[in-house]
Amino acid sequence: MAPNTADTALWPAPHASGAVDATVHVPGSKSVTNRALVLASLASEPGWLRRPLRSRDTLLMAGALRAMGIEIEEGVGPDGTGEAWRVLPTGLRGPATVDVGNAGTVMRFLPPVAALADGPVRFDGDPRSYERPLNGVIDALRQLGARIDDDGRGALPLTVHGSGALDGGPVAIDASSSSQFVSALLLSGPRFNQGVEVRHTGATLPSMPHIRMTVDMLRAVGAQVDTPESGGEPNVWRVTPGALLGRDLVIEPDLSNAQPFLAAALVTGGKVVIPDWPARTTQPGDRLREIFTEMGGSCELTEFGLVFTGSGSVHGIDVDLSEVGELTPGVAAVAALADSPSTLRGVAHLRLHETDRLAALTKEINELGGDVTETADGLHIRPRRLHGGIFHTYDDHRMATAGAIIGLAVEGVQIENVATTAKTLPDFPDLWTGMLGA
Ligand SMILES: O=C(O)C1=C[C@@H](OP(=O)(O)O)[C@@H](O)[C@H](O)C1
Ligand SMILES: C=C(OP(=O)(O)O)C(=O)O
Repeated sequence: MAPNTADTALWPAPHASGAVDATVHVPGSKSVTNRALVLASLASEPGWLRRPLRSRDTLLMAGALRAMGIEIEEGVGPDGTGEAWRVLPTGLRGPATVDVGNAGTVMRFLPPVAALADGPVRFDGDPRSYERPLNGVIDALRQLGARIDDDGRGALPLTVHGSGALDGGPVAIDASSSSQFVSALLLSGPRFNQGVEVRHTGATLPSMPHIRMTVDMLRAVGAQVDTPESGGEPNVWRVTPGALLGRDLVIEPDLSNAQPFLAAALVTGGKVVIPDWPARTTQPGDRLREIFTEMGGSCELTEFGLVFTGSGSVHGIDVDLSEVGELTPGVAAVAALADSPSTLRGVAHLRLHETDRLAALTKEINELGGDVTETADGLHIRPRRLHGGIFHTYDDHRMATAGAIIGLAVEGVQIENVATTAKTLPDFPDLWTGMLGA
């Protein structure tokens, strides 16, 4: 299946003529929207998602759930204001066909849901989806009693032969290549006959905030979850079987997608306000407050949202990004413009994201005159005077936004296929030019 965004069109990244000063309304979180869609589909009563993200990844998730028989109505919210989706859970059906695109959340979260359907569910996606690890989910579902046909590589394409129910119970997996393996099994766990006990056996586990997000959202719909943090064994999560409630959930803005706008304030010495920044959240993007402060900015959470101000100086950073890997491309872009070197660590698993992000960032920044080297688990970035040129994006939304950050400070940067930002932020070019024109 071809990616829907593979084009080579070039977008001249706007150069900032001065300090930005703007308020940017960032659309809803991909990770929260896709978890909310799955949980609402597994519930025993209808639910609402208010201010959901409408992007390629979330529309693929909604389309997949619809293919399995769930009704998702798009319209206004229960109080008549704002956009909302109403989810009407029904019996999960097969046969069905699911296009995962290149959405990690769709390819990992839905095979366990498909095991509960009453017929075969075929999963396929973009060429890159065939290369992204899925073995943790496939092996675990087999251990839990599911029948799956695949080509033996532990990846897409595959068919889950749903039989209407799954035994569930204890399972051991190595989730060092993606936290989404753990989240996937926990999300459907309440609907397995014996619930699920997931034991992670690998040496490392990335993206812990995303696992906490899964646990928090499960608890919010009435699931009982025991975690290492709630006094359980290290690396073991337990979900008790039980019915899930339909909720009326307001989706938070996507804080990882706030990154390029905060970066704009940092690299231009300007100010950007992000309304509705949550005071408490499991989103990894909340770590930007700390990371970009260390890199030279300052921020304050006010009644208007997060107010982030650049100082005019950008500093290098030595940081372990293992918990917040999806922030790496944006941090690397800022680091390439800093006044001192940076070391980004703990992100070896990014080689298996939308593209090999460590190789892509190294190549593209170096082709603009930079000095980046790959390490075993990250990047060394020594800032150099950069020049214009084409910034290739490899169908990776975060490569496109990273290139746009560099383009603010470097004249003549052209972003290949900026439309790839539609994976999680379809309005990016307009939001970006709006921010600069404000
Ligand atoms: O569960 C989620 O919503 C996500 C988990 C992380 O995946 P990995 O653990 O595979 O890095 C993150 O990078 C991805 O953008 C979203
Ligand atoms: C890694 C990412 O996405 P996915 O959900 O496809 O894993 C990302 O958005 O940075």
